[in-house]
Amino acid sequence: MTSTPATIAAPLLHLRRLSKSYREGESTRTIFADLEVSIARGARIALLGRSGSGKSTLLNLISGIDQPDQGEVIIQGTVLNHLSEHERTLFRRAHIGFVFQFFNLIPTLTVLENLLLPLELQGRLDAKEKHRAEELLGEVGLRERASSFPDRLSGGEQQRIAICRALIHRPSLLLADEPTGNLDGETGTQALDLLDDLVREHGATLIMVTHSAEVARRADRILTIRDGRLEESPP
Ligand SMILES: Nc1ncnc2c1ncn2[C@@H]1O[C@H](COP(=O)(O)OP(=O)(O)OP(=O)(O)O)[C@@H](O)[C@H]1O
Repeated sequence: MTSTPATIAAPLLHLRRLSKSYREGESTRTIFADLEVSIARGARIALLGRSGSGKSTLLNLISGIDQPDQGEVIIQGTVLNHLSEHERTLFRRAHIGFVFQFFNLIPTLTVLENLLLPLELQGRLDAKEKHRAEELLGEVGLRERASSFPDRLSGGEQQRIAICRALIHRPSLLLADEPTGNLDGETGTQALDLLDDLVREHGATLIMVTHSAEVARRADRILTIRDGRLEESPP
């Protein structure tokens, strides 16, 4: 990965004094306290941390699926946690894409229908977008699988579709939770290459949870959650 160009300096995402804890019976478990970070538009971030450190919790706060106890998640100037749940859902559909470890394709929809889903949910599906999606399928070598159901595809093929689906509606922010965690080395590398290419092409900002030092080395910045704080280390 090359570093983020200096001209793209405006922060896409700002986490301001973010705190989150969970109640367990009588006690309270603090996951984050006063977390603070700015992420530039177009940056690629690797998010590390031991199991249970709060990586998925942080992605859920950034996407507005979960709410912080205190602090703010600001994406492109919108304070996400000041919106209603319905407004957060609409914001998420329009501006955020997701890639998961287990692909999360919908088994009852074909490959093409899965790919088109983010556009359909926004009422943006027309002939032009459908044509673009078919072309994208061709670019990732899966055009002839458009009518197949996901369970007919290999893990690597499913993740390629999931990566395309995550970016089909041109989100400004892509959240990836261990996207190579369920793929073998070479297939994982191919998925990461595709992710890099599409993120670059779309100018999206990427936040990727990973346990792999090799995956983290591709990023512009490496952030590690440790004891409820974010630590930065050089890539
Ligand atoms: N709804 C919840 N209620 C109570 N505790 C929770 C809840 N969700 C998460 N936790 C706790 O918060 C901590 C952080 O969980 P999280 O899933 O964010 O960790 P993680 O870093 O993503 O872990 P892993 O790498 O194992 O996926 C864990 O101890 C988890 O048990």
